[in-house]
Amino acid sequence: MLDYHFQLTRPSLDTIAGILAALFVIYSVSWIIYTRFFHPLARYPGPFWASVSRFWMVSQIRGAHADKTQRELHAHLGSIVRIAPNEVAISDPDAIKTIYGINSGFTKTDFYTPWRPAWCRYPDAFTNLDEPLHASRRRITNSLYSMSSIARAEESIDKCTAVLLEKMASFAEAKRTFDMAGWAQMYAFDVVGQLFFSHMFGCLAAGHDHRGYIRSLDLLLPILCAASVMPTYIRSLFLIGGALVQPRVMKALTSLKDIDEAAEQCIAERHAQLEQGKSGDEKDILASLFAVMREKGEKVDFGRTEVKVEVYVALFAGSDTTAAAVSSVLYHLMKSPAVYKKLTNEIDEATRAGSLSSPIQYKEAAALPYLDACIKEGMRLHPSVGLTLPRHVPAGGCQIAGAWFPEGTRVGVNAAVVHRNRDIFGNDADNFNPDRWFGPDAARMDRYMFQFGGGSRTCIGKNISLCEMYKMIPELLRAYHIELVHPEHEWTTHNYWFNKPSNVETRVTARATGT
Ligand code: HEM
Repeated sequence: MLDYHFQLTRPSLDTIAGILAALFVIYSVSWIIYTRFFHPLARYPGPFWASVSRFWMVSQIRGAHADKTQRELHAHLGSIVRIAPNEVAISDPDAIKTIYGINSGFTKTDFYTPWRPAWCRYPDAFTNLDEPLHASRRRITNSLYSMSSIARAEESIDKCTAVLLEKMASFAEAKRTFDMAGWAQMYAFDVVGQLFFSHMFGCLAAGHDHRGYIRSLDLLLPILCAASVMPTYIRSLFLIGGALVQPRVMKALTSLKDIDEAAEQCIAERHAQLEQGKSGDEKDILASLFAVMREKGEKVDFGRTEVKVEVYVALFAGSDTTAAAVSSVLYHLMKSPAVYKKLTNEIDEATRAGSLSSPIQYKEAAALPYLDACIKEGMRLHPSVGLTLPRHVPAGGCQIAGAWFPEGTRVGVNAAVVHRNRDIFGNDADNFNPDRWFGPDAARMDRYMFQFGGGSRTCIGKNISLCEMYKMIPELLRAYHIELVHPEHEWTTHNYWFNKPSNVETRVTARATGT
């Protein structure tokens, strides 16, 4: 009898599955009704799927063109677009000051945490979400990245440029074409090596991704970036589960280890030397980092792990970014022969007048107004970071772009959108036109340039990259004529946070004049 009763009440597997499915449907419908009609962001336009799930953003990362999609969305829907249930992208240029200005109170979201190395004791500058902690940690090494410190390292940049120019000579002689974007990245990686460790990584000399760092980053970025825009609770499952079933994810995680080991390798040797009491003659950034550790390490808790974090971040953030900026300038110059001519005239005249030495010094190059305009214009049209930099609205809420956002809302501005604003940059904002920087609005336009982020979270490596660009670009154009093999083709870009160009197939010929 008892058995009979039990059989009557025990639900079958089908029934359980049915109940779970019904609960899932009820939850999903309720969630959609809430996000569409009752959520504080419900009134803002955006794609339907973005308003109900963060997986819309994941699909954008997968597509690798979120910059283009965001520009189109803002063009059709206005200055505030909902890009996730709890997140909006804002294209109003004045939002830059409100969100990213010093003491704005806005804080980084957990978008950044997947990028943090698991072994660090303090979060690195990029992924630190705690503003006071970030300020106190950044103060420890900030001066090493000042323009005066970097300018002292000009010789390192010159060494890399010399190797690059040798390669160009061999390409010119052999009439060999090459992908300028790929060479810009090898150059940027070798500069990080020379500046930080007094030796290049060997990419330029070998003519390929010698140690596999570039491939590691290429494998890693799409996966990390997708994890960053996912709901927090699903990220570990995506990374661990993904690694088990998806070879791409496994390869990406292995690459993370490669970058980690590269950072370790770079400092191990120098640390051992220092342990043995050999002070070393190197005047590189690694030497300065160890000097910080020696002089005030105990006081500010800055040890070997913190030195390694700085190196790790430079390996991660220093090459794709700079290479994208250099590639953009050179690509757009090659696409615009009249601009190219005007720039080479400026470089040649300055050389003849004796105001550009050999190798070109940063200060000399920065004084060339047309070069300055071309570099700005390259970074305006194609900022190296191509997504919104997401922040939480601080306690008490905030008015942005004429709308009120409650505390905790995620908001962000994308340089790739703001830099095309016609009210600021003119009706030809989509075109490469360095002459715009000589008009009466130049100072105003400058205030809205956002390629290095803003406020207390402005890029720490900005001066390294600027120094590289202002020195290398005129040096290259003074010695060689470069042109696109297929000027009618567009380049290819892939936006996984770093918006990386490729397919800039280039031909080079030695110049008879200018030097
Ligand atoms: C043209 C080259 C570069 C561009 C366009 C660029 C762009 C950016 C942007 C937009 C941010 C702000 C991110 C945010 O607020 O979410 C940033 C931050 C950062 N960048 Fe760069 N970057 C470049 C080169 C470098 C280099 C060479 C390094 C290292 C050697 C570097 C290291 C960092 C670090 C550590 C941060 C975080 C700063 C902080 O929050 O305190 N970057 N960069």
